[in-house]
Amino acid sequence: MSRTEFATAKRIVIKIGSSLLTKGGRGLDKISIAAWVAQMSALKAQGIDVVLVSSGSVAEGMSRLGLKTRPTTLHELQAAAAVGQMGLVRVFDDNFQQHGLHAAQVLLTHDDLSDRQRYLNARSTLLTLIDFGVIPVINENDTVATEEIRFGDNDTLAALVANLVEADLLIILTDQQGLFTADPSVYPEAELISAISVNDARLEKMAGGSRSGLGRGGMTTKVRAARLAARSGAGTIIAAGTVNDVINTVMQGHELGTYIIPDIAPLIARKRWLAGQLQVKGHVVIDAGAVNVLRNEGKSLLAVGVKTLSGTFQRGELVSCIDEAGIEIARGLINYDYNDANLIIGKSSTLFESILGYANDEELIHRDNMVLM
Ligand SMILES: Nc1ncnc2c1ncn2[C@@H]1O[C@H](COP(=O)(O)OP(=O)(O)O)[C@@H](O)[C@H]1O
Ligand SMILES: N[C@@H](CCC(=O)OP(=O)(O)O)C(=O)O
Repeated sequence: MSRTEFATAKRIVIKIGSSLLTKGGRGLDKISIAAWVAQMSALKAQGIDVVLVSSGSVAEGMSRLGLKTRPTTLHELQAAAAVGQMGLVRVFDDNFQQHGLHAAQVLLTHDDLSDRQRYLNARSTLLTLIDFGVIPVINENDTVATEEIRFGDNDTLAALVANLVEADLLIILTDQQGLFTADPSVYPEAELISAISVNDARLEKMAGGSRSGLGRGGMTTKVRAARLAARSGAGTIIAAGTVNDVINTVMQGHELGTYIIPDIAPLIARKRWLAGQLQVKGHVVIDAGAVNVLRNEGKSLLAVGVKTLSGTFQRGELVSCIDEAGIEIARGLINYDYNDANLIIGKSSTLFESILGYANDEELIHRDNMVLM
């Protein structure tokens, strides 16, 4: 989709960052929020489905509790998030109601999306809300999310939501004009990138972390989000939420912010779910022959092509397949737990039964459960 085709989008995901929503931590920016909601409501009126991913629960909670710096302990963060989320929900509900629309609060943890059944449930609920004409307002469930089950940042969450609802476009509103050649708050001479391919290797080098003390990932997670979103064909716009009429301006195809072009082949739904898995439980180092058949012949990974293993994984968990230079080739759900896999690597599947006393599957990772990176 080129910028001029954005106007034909059927469904979009909009993500708004903490610093923007809370005037740099000074409390909810009700004037800007009213303006963004008015623009989203106008899109709805044109028949475009809108899903909102809103950050800001911790930042708003800090402001309400009078905390000057972001808490460092998990329980303080969780408590601040619980307080702040009340403010977010209220302001969005009030504003959408003024446009005759209903909003719905959806709080997710990564755990909800890593289990295939719960993923499909979350998807059905979101699609039902959209069918009802409701605007889902999504955030991470910070009050219960611990390190193991969290997305960690809402850019990633927004991209996975874009995958889930098969959005045409992900718009990330932040406190910068877009992606610059380097962090402009450190390098004032950095230049704004207007458009760039999601495949461009310069992306990682240009994107840095967050410095505001309010946001989580900076541009690093926005670039990663663009990669994830591209897997379901969605392009990503990163733009300044402070620009007047920003959402409409983007949707009308004007040159604003950075457009990260999704020029990769989209994955089928199940593989997209796999690609969105964030918690890798182990690594398998594969030999050159295995790299070749995985990459070029569309085959499954056999134990015979594996040199070493690391991690602590159970059968069915996600492992990363890396080559001998450490480059990630694929990810997939492994058919044997760590102890058993360790006994069969380098061996032909005809020997599994005599080594293990049973043989589950011929493949260590079946092609259907694998995604190339
Ligand atoms: N190459 C870059 N271009 C623009 N901003 C960058 C870049 N690298 C790092 N950043 C930082 O990313 C920040 C935006 O990310 P973040 O603070 O996480 O915001 P949000 O709360 O909107 O997610 C900017 O304020 C900036 O300091
Ligand atoms: N779930 C957290 C958001 C964390 C986060 O990613 O923030 P941001 O980088 O501002 O999008 C919150 O609501 O505070």
